[in-house]
Formats: sequence, C-alpha cells, structure tokens
Amino acid sequence: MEGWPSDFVQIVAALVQNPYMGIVIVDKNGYVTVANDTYIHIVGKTRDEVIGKYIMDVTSNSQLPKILETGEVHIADYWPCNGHDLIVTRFPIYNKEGDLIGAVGKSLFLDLGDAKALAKKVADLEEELAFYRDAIKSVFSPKYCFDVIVGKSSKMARLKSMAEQVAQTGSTVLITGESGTGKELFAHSIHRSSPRAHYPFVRVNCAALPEHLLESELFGYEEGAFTGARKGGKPGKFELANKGTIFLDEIGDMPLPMQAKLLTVLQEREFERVGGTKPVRVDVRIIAATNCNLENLVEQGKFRADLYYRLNVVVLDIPPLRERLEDIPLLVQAILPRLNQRLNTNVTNVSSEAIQLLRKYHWPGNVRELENLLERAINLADLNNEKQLTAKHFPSLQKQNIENILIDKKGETLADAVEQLEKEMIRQVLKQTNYNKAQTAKLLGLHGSVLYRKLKKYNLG
Ligand SMILES: Nc1ncnc2c1ncn2[C@@H]1O[C@H](COP(=O)(O)OP(=O)(O)OP(=O)(O)O)[C@@H](O)[C@H]1O
Repeated sequence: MEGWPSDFVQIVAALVQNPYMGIVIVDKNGYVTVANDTYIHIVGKTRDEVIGKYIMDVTSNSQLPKILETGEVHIADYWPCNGHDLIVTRFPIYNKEGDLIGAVGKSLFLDLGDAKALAKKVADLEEELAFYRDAIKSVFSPKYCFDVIVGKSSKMARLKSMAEQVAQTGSTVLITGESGTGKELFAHSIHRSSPRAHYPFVRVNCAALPEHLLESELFGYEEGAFTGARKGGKPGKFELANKGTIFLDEIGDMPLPMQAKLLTVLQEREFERVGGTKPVRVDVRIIAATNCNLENLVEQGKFRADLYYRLNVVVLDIPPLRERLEDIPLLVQAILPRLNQRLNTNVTNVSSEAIQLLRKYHWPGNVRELENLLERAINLADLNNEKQLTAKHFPSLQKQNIENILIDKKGETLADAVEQLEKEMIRQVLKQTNYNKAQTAKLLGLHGSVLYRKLKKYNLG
C-alpha cells in the first residue's frame, strides 16, 4: 500500500462496497490495497488473506500485473475465477504527475449467470415488442389503410394506386390539393402501409406556429437555450419521428428562414437543436402537403426554389370533389356510419333526390364540407320519424339549386327563368308538405285551383 494514505484507502473501500460487483485495487507493485466483500467472496478467501497480499497469491490467474506492466485497459474481458464465470474490466490508475500508481479490477456481474439472466430478459422484451409491432401492423394493414380513402372515380383510383406504390419506397412525397380533399388522409395511409408503419407518424402544422416556436418544435432545444426552456431540453418533432414519417402540413406557409433549415435536413439528414452544438442524425421520411400553388409562391419569392425541387420528388395531386362528383354516393355511405357513431343517431341513407342535389353543388370545401353538410342535415332531421335524409334536410343546397337555375338560364327569356323557378319552388314545397296540396297552396299563397293548374302544367301532380 506504498504511498497511499490510510484514510484514503478507507474512503475508497467504503465507496466500492457493492453486492453486485466485485472490485479490487492494487498498488503499483501488485499488492491489494482495497477489495470489496463481493470480490473477497468471489476469490473464496478471508479479508486477511486478501488485503495487503500480492494479487497473484490471492488468485493465480489475475491479469492485474499485466495492466501494471503495460498500462492497458481491458474492457468486458471473460475471467473464470474460483468456479465463477465473470466479465471484468481492468484499468490502470495514474497520479497527477502521470506515474502509474496502481490498477483496478471490476467484475461487471457477480456471475455470468446474471449476465445471461439479463440477456434473457432483454430477449423476452424484444420478443414482446415484436409481438406488439406485428399486432399494430395487422390492425393498420395496407389494405385497411387505403380502404379508408373512398373513391372509385378514375382520378381517385389512379391516385390511390400511385400512393400505394409510393408507400413502399422512402421517397419524399408532396401532396397538393384544395382544403378538405383528403391530403392528411393520404399522408396517414402512406405511412401506415409503408415499412415504417410501426414507427411514429408525426404531424406538424407549419401554418399554426409563429416562426420562433416552429424552430424549437421541429428541431427541439437544449437546456437553457432560452428563458423558460425545459430542464434537460426537449426533442423536436424530427427526433420524435425517427425511423418513422414526419408530415409537414401547410408547408406553403413555412417562413423562409425555416425553409433554409429544412432544406439542410433534407440534404444532410441531420440538424442541431436550438442552443445545441452537436449534430443530431435522424432517419425520417418526409411527406409535405399544401393547398397553395408552390410554383406561384416560388415566383413570388415566398418559397425557396431549391426546397421546392427537393420536395417535388413524387407529387400526389388530389382532385377537388367537384371533379369527381360520381364519388359522392360512396362518400355519403362511408361518412354516415361515422357520423351516426359520433352523434349517436341511426340515419340509414340519403334519398336519391338529395344525392342529385349533392351532385349539383360545386363543393369549395370538398369532402370536409360534405361531412359538415351531412352532420347539419342529421341535426335538421326528425329522427323519431325519419331514418332517411332527403332534399329538405339540405336547405342551403336547395337555395343554391334555385340560384343555379337562374345562372343556367342566363341568356334565356325572363319568362323561361320564372317558369323554372316556379316549378322548382312548387316541387320543393310539395315535398316539404308530404304532397299535401291544400297545405302547399297555402304556403305558396296560391288559390287551390291555381296550384292544380300549375301542377298539371309542370307535370308535378
Ligand atoms: N377520399 C376520402 N374518403 C373518405 N374520407 C375523406 C376522403 N377525403 C377526405 N376525407 C375526410 O374529409 C376530412 C378532411 O380530410 P383531410 O383533413 O385529410 O383534408 P386536407 O386536404 O388535409 O385538408 P386541409 O388542407 O384543410 O388540411 C377528413 O375527415 C377526412 O377523413
């Protein structure tokens, strides 16, 4: 124990007591200065037979003299001792002048049996994880994924099959289309049927956050990066989406400085947290969506051309609902059960006349507007007596229909337009009163005989 103050030796001895790890320290001549009870148990001796003794007399296959001789470090070396199978780490000790003054031996496990138990525990957990990953995968199987996207029109069928194909690659996807056309639905479906399906899908609405928050939201921040920064820092959405997909919604609204940073991530697949210095590497698939015309934004200097070209790898342009009106009956069929479930109602279908009305509308809000209109119609229906939604439950569309008649009749005579309007109004009030002619005449302010004449004229009777 040459050169080691006795107080120091005692402090070290107290620090090294550890029932799971054998620890021994020798001085520069190989004499044991410190050994914990676990080590003494491993070598199968008494404390007196260990402390102060030459290490090779304590255990004849010790490697510590070699460490003293060479200054080597042994990490996780297999060491059989006294019937135990151990994994040990050995390293030299130097004083501040740089002279070698001793060596330490630390067994990682009391016995390899412990290591095996740990390895088994990890293997069991991995098996369990694989089971749940498979379970998740089967719930979101590819078939199920694209099945939620309703549409048999040729435009939608083509788009769905292209998206299915693209899902299998890791390529960046840009989804364009008017608001409410289903861009997010496509992004979700691509992720769920991709090989990344059992990793996260993280959505960021680039339009919803002010510029200074967007940066930390996307890239995270380090502790102390700004006032109010959380202790320990916070990972950003890119880190959270590692191995999965990040969905950058409303990318056209991303501020220009953020676009520059995003471009770097797209090129390098790495970034720095706000206030950080270390680069963070991620493996993330990027799906971006916008209802803006990015080319126009590039021309106006509001969107970086280089970022646009990076994003413009695979483009899925979702057609507006007015260009696929034939999908409306199917969409209605798919949306009604969802609404019934949410509103706790039991509407069975929509009359064919109402479907005709829906097919005449121009749908500026696309499928989202269709959902809203159906929800409003359910709220207008007398659900004790009616299980079917009819034209009268879509008053805004009826009004629109009358306006359309006037628009359609532009260029025709006033008498023609008035006749069309008269016919449409009578037809609607008749439906509203369940074909009660007396009531219809009253509501329209007509004498019964006048109504009968008009019914005959317009072939409504
Ligand atoms: N083809 C479709 N089949 C079934 N539901 C659809 C379809 N397209 C859209 N929807 C539904 O319409 C609503 C709007 O869709 P989504 O949010 O994906 O549109 P979006 O294009 O991302 O809209 P925004 O640009 O406003 O964010 C959602 O409830 C979605 O489930």
